[in-house]
Amino acid sequence: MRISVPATSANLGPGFDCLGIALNLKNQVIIRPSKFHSVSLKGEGSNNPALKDNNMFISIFNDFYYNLTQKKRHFRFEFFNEIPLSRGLGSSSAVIVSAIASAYAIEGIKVEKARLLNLSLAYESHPDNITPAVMGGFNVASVHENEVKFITKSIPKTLKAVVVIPNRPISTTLSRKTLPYKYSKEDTIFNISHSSLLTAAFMSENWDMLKYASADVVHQQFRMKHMPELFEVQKTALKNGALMSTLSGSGSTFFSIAYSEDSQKLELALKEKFPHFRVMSVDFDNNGVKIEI
Ligand SMILES: Nc1ncnc2c1ncn2[C@@H]1O[C@H](COP(=O)(O)OP(=O)(O)OP(=O)(O)O)[C@@H](O)[C@H]1O
Ligand SMILES: N[C@@H](CCO)C(=O)O
Repeated sequence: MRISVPATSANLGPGFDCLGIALNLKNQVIIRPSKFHSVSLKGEGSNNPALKDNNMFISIFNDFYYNLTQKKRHFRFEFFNEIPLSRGLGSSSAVIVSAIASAYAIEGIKVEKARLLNLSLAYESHPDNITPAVMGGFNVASVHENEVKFITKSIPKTLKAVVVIPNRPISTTLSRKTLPYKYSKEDTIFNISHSSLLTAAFMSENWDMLKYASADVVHQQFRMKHMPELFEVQKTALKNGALMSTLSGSGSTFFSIAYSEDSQKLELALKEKFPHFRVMSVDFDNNGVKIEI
């Protein structure tokens, strides 16, 4: 059985913990029953010993598999990872979603995407990465009475993402601790109105509105001040054709959207100015998690 799951960029500026989008940058895993437990890793994280000895995918998979079957079996796991770890591209959500989906799929049990999403919520309490990881596309997601309520919109081929990935990892848990405990009424209104405008811009494909609607005052400035070069990344992106440019999730990646015909120019400008960072143009993903038996 093979399963693939996309990277995701959460928040999109003002939509803290509720907006997210899927990227065509994927983790894949092939799982086969085997006489012994074994793991092979290629790509991102392959030189990280923790991913061989204490892998979050395997522990979530084993828990779900045991709960479903009451059996303990051995498997061979072959991981091919494209999503960088702890860079704000939803690596943990990708692991959670694909581990749960695999435990069901390997037993031939069908699980609806909405159910998979709600099972994933137990491992990541904010739904802005797990929803696009499951569904693909742009997503607005809220937790209402312990259930994720969401709306998905496909992204057309006329748009591309350009990501700038610094070599410094940022843990989401630690990064959330740097945020203020309380916000003023003005800042709260600013973010609610911008997040609503941004959602409407995606839904109506009013791409020229993204630049204004993607402004945020609740999290980016507090996180970016620990890596001030990111302010320069944002300025350079907006000067070179980005329709919007925001911190991806909790960072450290910076995420921009451009018309496809402008994305190469944007990628080159960012590569030239930030040669020490990884810069890539990536298509959007409109499928979400995919399983092949
Ligand atoms: N391919 C992987 N295999 C196993 N565990 C992984 C993998 N990718 C990420 N993880 C786990 O997820 C942790 C990173 O989660 P974290 O929430 O800090 O970052 P992120 O999900 O990449 O960022 P964000 O939520 O801001 O998009 C890693 O420390 C590791 O424990
Ligand atoms: N909304 C989350 C995304 C990262 O998982 C945050 O900004 O902390």
